[in-house]
Amino acid sequence: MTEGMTLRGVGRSYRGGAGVRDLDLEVRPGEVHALVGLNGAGKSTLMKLLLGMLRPDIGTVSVGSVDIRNARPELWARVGQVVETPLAYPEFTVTQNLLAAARLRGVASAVRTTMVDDAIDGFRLADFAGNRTRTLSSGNRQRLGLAAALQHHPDFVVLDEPTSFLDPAGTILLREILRNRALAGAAVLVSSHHLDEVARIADRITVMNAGRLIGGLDPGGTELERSFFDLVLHDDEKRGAPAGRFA
Ligand SMILES: Nc1ncnc2c1ncn2[C@@H]1O[C@H](COP(=O)(O)OP(=O)(O)OP(=O)(O)O)[C@@H](O)[C@H]1O
Repeated sequence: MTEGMTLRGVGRSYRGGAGVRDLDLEVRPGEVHALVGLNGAGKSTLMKLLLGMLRPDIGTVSVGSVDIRNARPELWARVGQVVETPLAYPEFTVTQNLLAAARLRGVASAVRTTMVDDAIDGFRLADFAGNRTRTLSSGNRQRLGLAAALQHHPDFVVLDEPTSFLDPAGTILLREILRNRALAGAAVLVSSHHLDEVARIADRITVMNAGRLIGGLDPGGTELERSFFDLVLHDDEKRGAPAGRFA
């Protein structure tokens, strides 16, 4: 079993003042961990810090017990991520994009084709395999991005809003794929706005508000939405934030 992904005392400010601070988070191997928060809470920023796409002003980020400042390409090859627009060349077909992603991740050429065929099958992309990516619907483009991120069976998975364009069938499919990844020992972090969906997939739920982690929710609990807003409102009151932003 490999180590998970960790943030310790991490902070990062953007010019203009927004950002994240005091982030302590552990995504353990074998768990699907969900990050929930309102728009602008800092979820994408946290994920970018975890992936080395942003440098922290303070604190330490580790993936698989390696401080990411010392991470080598072999470690990043064990990561699967979709944060912001998935990497996909618009003029490449679905198959060509998946082959390119596999190559970038250092997958051996002998197994690349089989792996891509499995991903096309697994993400139900067979009907579009020969189509240029620019002609795909938003949902199928998202499936392609997820397939490219997950086809090499990464040990560390970070997905920002992975179901935003998926239809119900795609959402169920992704849920099964992520559960299987976690069962195989991967550490999985996903962000979402959909509490009911998160409850069905996550082992742990962490709530983010105004750039900080403010508590957890029980995925098996009833009244998830109410517990979420209670946490956020309580935090807003503590911070003296202006009232009425949910009106
Ligand atoms: N490049 C940037 N420059 C300046 N401010 C930024 C930048 N990126 C994000 N921010 C600000 O940082 C805060 C956190 O943004 P972030 O995108 O991490 O939130 P989020 O929780 O992912 O939001 P959403 O759910 O809307 O995607 C916001 O106030 C946002 O405006």
